[in-house]
Amino acid sequence: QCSAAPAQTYDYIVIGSGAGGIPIADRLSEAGNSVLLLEKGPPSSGRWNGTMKPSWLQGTNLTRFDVPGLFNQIWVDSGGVACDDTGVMAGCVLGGGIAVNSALWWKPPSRDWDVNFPKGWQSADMKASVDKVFQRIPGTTNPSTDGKLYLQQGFDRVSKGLDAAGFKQVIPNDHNEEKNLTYGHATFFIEHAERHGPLRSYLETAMARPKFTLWTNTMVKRVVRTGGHATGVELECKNSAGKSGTVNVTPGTGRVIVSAGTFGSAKVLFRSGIGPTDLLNVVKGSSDGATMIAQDQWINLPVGYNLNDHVGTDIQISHPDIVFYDFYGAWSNPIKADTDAYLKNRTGILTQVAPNLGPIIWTQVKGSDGIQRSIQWQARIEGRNKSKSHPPHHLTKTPFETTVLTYIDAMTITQYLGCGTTSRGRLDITSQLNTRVVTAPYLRNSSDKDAVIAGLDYMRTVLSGVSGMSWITPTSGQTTTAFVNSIPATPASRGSNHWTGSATIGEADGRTGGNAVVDLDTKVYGMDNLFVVDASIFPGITTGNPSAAIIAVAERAAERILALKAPSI
Ligand SMILES: Cc1cc2nc3c(=O)[nH]c(=O)nc-3n(C[C@H](O)[C@H](O)[C@H](O)COP(=O)(O)OP(=O)(O)OC[C@H]3O[C@@H](n4cnc5c(N)ncnc54)[C@H](O)[C@@H]3O)c2cc1C
Repeated sequence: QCSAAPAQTYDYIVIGSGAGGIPIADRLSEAGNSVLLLEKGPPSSGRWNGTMKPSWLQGTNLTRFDVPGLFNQIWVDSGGVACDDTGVMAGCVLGGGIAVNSALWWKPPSRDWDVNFPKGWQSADMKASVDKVFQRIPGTTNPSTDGKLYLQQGFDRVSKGLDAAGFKQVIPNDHNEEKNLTYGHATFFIEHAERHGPLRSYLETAMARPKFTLWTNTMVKRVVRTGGHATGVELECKNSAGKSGTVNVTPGTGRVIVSAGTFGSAKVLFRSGIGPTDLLNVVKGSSDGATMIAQDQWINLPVGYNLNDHVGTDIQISHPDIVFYDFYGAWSNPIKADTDAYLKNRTGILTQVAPNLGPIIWTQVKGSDGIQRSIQWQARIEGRNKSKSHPPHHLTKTPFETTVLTYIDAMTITQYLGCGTTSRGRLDITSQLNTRVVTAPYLRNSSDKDAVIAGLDYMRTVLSGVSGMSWITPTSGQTTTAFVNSIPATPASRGSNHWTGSATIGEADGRTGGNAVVDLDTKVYGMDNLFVVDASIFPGITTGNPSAAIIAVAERAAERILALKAPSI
């Protein structure tokens, strides 16, 4: 049932419960503040009263979000889970992306900070924050409680080729600086064979404190502000639950933290009259117009610019030894021995993240502009047997699936071009108040494109050394350049779901021509108590999947925000 927000005020209101939101809410609460965490989506993990599950999980406290072998379900049935207002895949449930993602978990190498971030956020500044994250969420390469890894034939065959080419196998998070010519097992934030991460660490400590409050199914429409001072947020209840009305921060000293994700935070800012004038005019012309903050109060900042994502390029190989496991079938028609092993002992293939990720490989390529670029290669076994009853239309949301359907012995390896890229895009907002990619950030200059091609050329040589393998794509007669050119530079074809950058952190105040939306304390320029803490503040992309880095940023931001004096009133 939807209900009106009570009149109580909070020292901090945090908007969004994703990788950024949960950790910062916990740290602010740990410091003794009253904290309200607002999430527009429903509960996800069974731990927090989530209910979405296949029949074989009925009667347990587990949901689809908890069991690693079901993580693929996001690509089959994303209704009520994926955001419906972003135009790209993102999780809109309790936990955001860290409830729906593949739980890949990487300690960032120093260059992720040093190449991308401003002063105060370099690797030396971030070390303590990264350490805190990995103390609370160590991650594992062996999710099954019996310590075994299942169906590793793909990993084994490919790693032989890598060894022959001189690559070194490492335990990735013990050797996080070694990101060139290395490989290892996929590392996940899984514990006791269940999704762990912020939902099982930061959120648990926060929820145990009396002054911490969580409202799910509660969306923030806008930040209510008087000039540069936020007084509260306006709410809309969702899914016939949650709260509506306005909730205020503690008068004078209270603060609002926007952690709604790269698309969600931009939207909250636009609707609060913060952003480029062209987009604020779109909001003004929308259903928001009549109640939007007056134009003379608008703050002109480059929200939505500097959009980034890993550039994804898929290659596919096949090998007679590779074993495909039907993780999609695990939802509706599971193998009883596998569900039994999972439910009784937390062992077996369903403890592994679908569709059996690994090896993960790292290389580096210097672009023609002299900038070193990091590449992460992510292998998965998602070949489909056409004789099984899972029609391809189930997969329409997956960008890379279509060509692999007939191969059950296929391994798809995605090349992620990351840290060091210089192409950037832009997101905007429509008159229906949906955010969307208006300029895709992929391969917008020759240095990024050349790096993708050079990286692929090299990997083609390396993998051709794997005995018994055959190429599916690129075909052996195709040049790498022709192959790369054949894949559109669009989110549908290149997207990696690792969006960053719409509210960039930096010293160059965006109100006066700079590129930054928030200052070095993550405070929005022109505001005295409004902050952004999530993937949107990243100036550039990480080497690997970004969630650990986002949580480290939340740790650092908490430290800086707590050290700031309240504005004088
Ligand atoms: C399918 C998929 C797979 C991925 N795989 C991996 C992986 O394996 N490893 C990895 O490290 N990263 C992965 N990622 C990326 C990672 O999950 C994201 O980068 C990360 O979650 C982003 O964190 P965030 O805090 O910026 O935003 P999010 O985690 O997206 O959180 C934002 C939250 O804010 C809520 N929200 C939005 N607007 C409002 C509003 N107005 N009011 C209230 N609440 C609001 C949303 O519902 C959401 O819960 C994946 C992402 C996806 C989508």
